[in-house]
Amino acid sequence: MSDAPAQGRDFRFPDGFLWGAATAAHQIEGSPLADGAGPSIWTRFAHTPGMTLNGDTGDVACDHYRRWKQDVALMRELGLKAYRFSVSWSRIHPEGTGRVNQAGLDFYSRLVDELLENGIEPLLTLFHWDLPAALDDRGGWLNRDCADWFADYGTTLYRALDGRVKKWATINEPWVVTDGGYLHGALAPGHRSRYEAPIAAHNLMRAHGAAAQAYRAEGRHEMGLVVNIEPKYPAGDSPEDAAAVRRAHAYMNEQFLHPALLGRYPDELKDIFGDAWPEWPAEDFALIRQPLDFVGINYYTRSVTAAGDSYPQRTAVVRQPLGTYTETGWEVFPQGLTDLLLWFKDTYGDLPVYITENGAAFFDPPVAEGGRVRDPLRTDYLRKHLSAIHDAIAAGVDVRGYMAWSLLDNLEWSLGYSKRFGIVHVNYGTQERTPKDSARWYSKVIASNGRTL
Ligand SMILES: OC[C@@H]1[C@@H](O)[C@H](O)[C@@H](O)c2[nH]c(CCc3ccccc3)c[n+]21
Repeated sequence: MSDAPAQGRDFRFPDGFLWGAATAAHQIEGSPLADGAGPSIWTRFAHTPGMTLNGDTGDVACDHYRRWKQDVALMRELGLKAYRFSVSWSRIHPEGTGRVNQAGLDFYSRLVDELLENGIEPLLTLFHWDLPAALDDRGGWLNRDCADWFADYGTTLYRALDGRVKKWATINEPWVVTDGGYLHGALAPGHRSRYEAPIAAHNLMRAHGAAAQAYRAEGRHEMGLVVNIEPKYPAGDSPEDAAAVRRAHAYMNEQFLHPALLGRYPDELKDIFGDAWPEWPAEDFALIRQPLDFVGINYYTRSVTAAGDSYPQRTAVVRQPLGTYTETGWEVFPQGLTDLLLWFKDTYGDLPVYITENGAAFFDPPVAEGGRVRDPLRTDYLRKHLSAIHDAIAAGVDVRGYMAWSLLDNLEWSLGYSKRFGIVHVNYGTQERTPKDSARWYSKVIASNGRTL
């Protein structure tokens, strides 16, 4: 059990385990239109009144676009072995396709070189939600041409960076993009359509396949997909709760991994979407199901699930009276990560896994005299989830690395700057970075390859 006391247990992780931290372009870079970059849907969305908390935008964020060198120095100081980041598509192709903006390419090329010079391995995500606005104007993920747009964008980056970047991922969390951006509208591009969501989801996976296929023509290293998945546990022992768990599990956990790894959708989706579920062209599944070198799993919480009125999966998440919850309302449940990793191995086989995101937003105290930020809840959260991963590895799951979310406090999408996930505190007024106690603790864990957990 991952909550068990650590006394006497050897928490050593496998040799070469990749210890790092993660960010995403729109959440940390700022300067969204600098040096020839085009706007993304998030620049457009955040500047639309009412779309984000307090009207917060990514215009400045953590100013990483200008402070990237000091941030790499900070990663080095913390002893990170790897850094997961995303590229802003519209810095590379301001119109989404065609013309390449060399200044945008140069920014990421310099970042990658700086990482390598500091002994930090880059893990590059092609798409972390910030679609070029020019492509959204042409239908975005609803336009089947998106597969070609995305493959062309990937090819631009493969040719420029492959070899220096050896671990690539196509898409971060297609589930959030479609459920948030096309169904419920809380995220860019803010659509609310039960008919658009499955189309966007399917096209995202076609684009994933096209970009992965293009990588095999250009690249010589590793390509993966990053998904957010969470275990669904029945609230009670009724048949209705069991059916609700099956729907919730299919809708979040299988909707994208099944087509990517098995070449088919889970049967429940037709029931879940009803008349909004199209008949898909059979040839699409050959495109979607491309050989992958790893899957990135973003884990935060579990859902105790009952039948309910959520759309489209008709479930409800049942709050646990004795549970511990983060500032984003997510239950802290490390055992769920062990259970999830065992399910992944059992369902999809021995494909290598990276935990590409895991972390929590807690209400952190201000920076104290002497530059300390006491965040014991975050350290406890990270420790217990690393222990849960260690349990899964001991049970035979091939987990290759862990990227804490996030390196820096940053822009939490529609929630603006109200939630702090960083192991490093950011003063948004001064842009001063202050490693929190959790970062100091994590440095020791990395240096001991987990032994000091
Ligand atoms: O919410 C914390 C992080 C985001 O800052 C990352 O950009 C994103 O990759 C990410 N995914 C998840 C889990 C899925 C989720 C995202 C947003 C809202 C609800 C669930 C949590 N997070």
